[in-house]
Amino acid sequence: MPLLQLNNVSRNFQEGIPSGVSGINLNIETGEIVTIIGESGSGKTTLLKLIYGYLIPQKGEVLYNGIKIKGPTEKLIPGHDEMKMVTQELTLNLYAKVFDNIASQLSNTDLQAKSQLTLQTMEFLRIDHLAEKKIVELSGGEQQRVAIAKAVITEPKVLLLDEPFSQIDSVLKKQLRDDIERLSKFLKITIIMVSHDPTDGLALSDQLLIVKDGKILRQGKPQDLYFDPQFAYVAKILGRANLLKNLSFLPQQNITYAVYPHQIKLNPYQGVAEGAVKSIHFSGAYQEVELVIESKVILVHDHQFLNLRTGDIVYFDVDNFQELAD
Ligand SMILES: Nc1ncnc2c1ncn2[C@@H]1O[C@H](COP(=O)(O)OP(=O)(O)OP(=O)(O)O)[C@@H](O)[C@H]1O
Repeated sequence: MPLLQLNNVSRNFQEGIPSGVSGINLNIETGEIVTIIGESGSGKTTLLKLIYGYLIPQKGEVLYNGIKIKGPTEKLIPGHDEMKMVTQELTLNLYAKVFDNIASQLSNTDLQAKSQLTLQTMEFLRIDHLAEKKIVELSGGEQQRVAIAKAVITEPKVLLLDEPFSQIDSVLKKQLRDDIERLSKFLKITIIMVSHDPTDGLALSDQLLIVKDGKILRQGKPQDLYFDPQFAYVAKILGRANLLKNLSFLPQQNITYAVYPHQIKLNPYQGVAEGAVKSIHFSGAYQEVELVIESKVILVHDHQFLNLRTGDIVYFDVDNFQELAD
């Protein structure tokens, strides 16, 4: 039996106007890392809240280990006892020390054990050096990890993270990704998170859910969805894909293809077709080149750093065309 099961779950906020989520069917296994990706307002947070028991479905049911999850009115403290949710509004005591924020989750029956577990948890999340600092003195990324430490010290089975990467820079992002992987691997915590940035989900997840207008449009392994997006929305959200139709170099006309920017290879001398360089922007590992091809602007990631100028004509080849359903 899956750890979590959502059977035809719907939750609408305004009668007659689509909002929230509808018709969600989903299974999550113990220890999985699941990332929910979608545009703003697509229903990601609503889905997390339904899993946690902060919201109750109007239709369908959410089961944890086969047992229906209680809604907020059925419990003294809303939220499932074996889950913890870290929201974007981190509920930390800003003027208390890191150690005390985390330790506050444990009872005072055994003070030595409380202190030891707090230390262990801080070490696990690599924030033990911050123990004596107040929360106000920390960066956004450090605060995020304190909030996660505070959530996991009580050993939840499921950790729900709403946009854990939103406030942090790329170095801290890498650390947080590692932490999330270690929580899943060593503590066997099932992790369900919401992310705007697909790279986090692609890198970390066993299962990706792509939500649109309150429905799951695609779900599956990151590689499967990336290389077979099926829908323009999925291709766009996972890799800023070019959506191409009715261009002379495409395999067939009247079909929309998704081509990711790194799948177009520029060549000064030969290729399947040519385009005019509209813009060039340095982007670290590659340069982003906009090419005008038969009046359509296409984004290319040029890893060869060709010496291009605006207005140049350049040839290109395409590695792969993914045919889309819409
Ligand atoms: N309590 C509420 N009352 C009324 N409408 C709501 C409520 N909560 C969510 N909604 C609506 O439901 C839809 C989905 O909201 P939700 O917060 O789940 O989206 P999201 O994908 O998490 O968005 P974001 O990425 O902007 O946080 C939105 O249209 C939102 O306005």
